[in-house]
Amino acid sequence: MAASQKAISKRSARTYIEDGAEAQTEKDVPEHAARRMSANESMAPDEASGKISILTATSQRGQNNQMSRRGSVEASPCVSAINGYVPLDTIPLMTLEQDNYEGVVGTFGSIQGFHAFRSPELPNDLPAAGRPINFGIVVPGVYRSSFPQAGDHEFIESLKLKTMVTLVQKDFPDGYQTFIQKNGIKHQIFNMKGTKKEEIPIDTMKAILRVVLDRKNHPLLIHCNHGKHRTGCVVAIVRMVSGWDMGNIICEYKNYAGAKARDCDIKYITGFQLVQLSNLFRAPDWRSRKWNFFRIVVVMSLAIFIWLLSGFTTTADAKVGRHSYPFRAAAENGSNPPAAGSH
Ligand SMILES: O=P(O)(O)O[C@H]1[C@@H](OP(=O)(O)O)[C@H](OP(=O)(O)O)[C@@H](OP(=O)(O)OP(=O)(O)O)[C@H](OP(=O)(O)O)[C@H]1OP(=O)(O)O
Repeated sequence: MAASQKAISKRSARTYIEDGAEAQTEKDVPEHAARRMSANESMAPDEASGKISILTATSQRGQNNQMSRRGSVEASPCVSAINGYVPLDTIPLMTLEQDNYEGVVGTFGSIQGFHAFRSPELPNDLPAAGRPINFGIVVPGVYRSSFPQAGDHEFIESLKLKTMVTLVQKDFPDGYQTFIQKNGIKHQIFNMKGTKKEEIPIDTMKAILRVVLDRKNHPLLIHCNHGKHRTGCVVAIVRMVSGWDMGNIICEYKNYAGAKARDCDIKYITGFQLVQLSNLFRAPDWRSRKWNFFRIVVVMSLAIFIWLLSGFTTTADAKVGRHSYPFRAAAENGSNPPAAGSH
């Protein structure tokens, strides 16, 4: 890779190119895929021909109905991100409404976060320079990047963030927290290990999604150290929630992770079951919880009472059996009771 190209990759996510990913340059994008698409269209790989075709909302929904996990991840052409940047007009919008989603994954109907991605405003006026390394747009209002550095602050200010989602607990770079406070940004830190050490625990993933999918928190930036693994896995699950095809999800992950793509992350993403997220947004029903608690207390008290009673009766019977029976039997038979101490 030429030195100048590397320098570009450091500062601009739009032209981000990792070693080993040089093939994904603009010229490799088929002409018909490069045209602007309407809101209900998206790009999808044709597995047979390897070409990219444009799907309408309906046709891709049909594809997702099959929860397509087929197709070699390796063989899928990368269509969801070009040079590490996700073009706004290629974001599949077909699953933005919950109604559309039901039936795709029936058990997932209780999640109410899909409207979160219906932000109509497109940030066309984002400055091209000064972006954090590995910066990208997940959807309008949701961004991803590596750990923002001091030189990135001006650009990040232009995003007018409400929320910063930090997927790593570490000493923050100089000025980071001051920057966050100065801009009135809500800072959500999720302390998690690197994904090669431990996959993201489901409770952590759910807590992250509650923040990321909630439109009230947008605009929002998700970042970790390098914007590859932790961020890549989180964005992948967001894509899964949105109904993206698995091939595209993995392509996007790889586009950002580049040569550092991890098998464990791909295994995590491909093995992730959406059913694990059911009830993600369901508020706790305290009335039914109280009632359940009351029922448990009553049943347990009853059980303890019966247990105590049976223990008491057994003990009492034993006592009566040992000490009274011979006397009672003697009385019944008309014989002399046994002498004291004969038992
Ligand atoms: O080379 P390796 O496989 O040993 O990985 C190194 C480091 O590679 P490098 O030294 O070549 O830069 C990784 O950076 P990249 O692969 O993203 O470039 C880094 O990933 P990271 O920053 O967390 O990734 P994000 O989640 O922020 O995207 C990883 O941290 P852990 O994930 O916490 O294990 C480090 O492991 P270790 O030293 O054991 O802590």
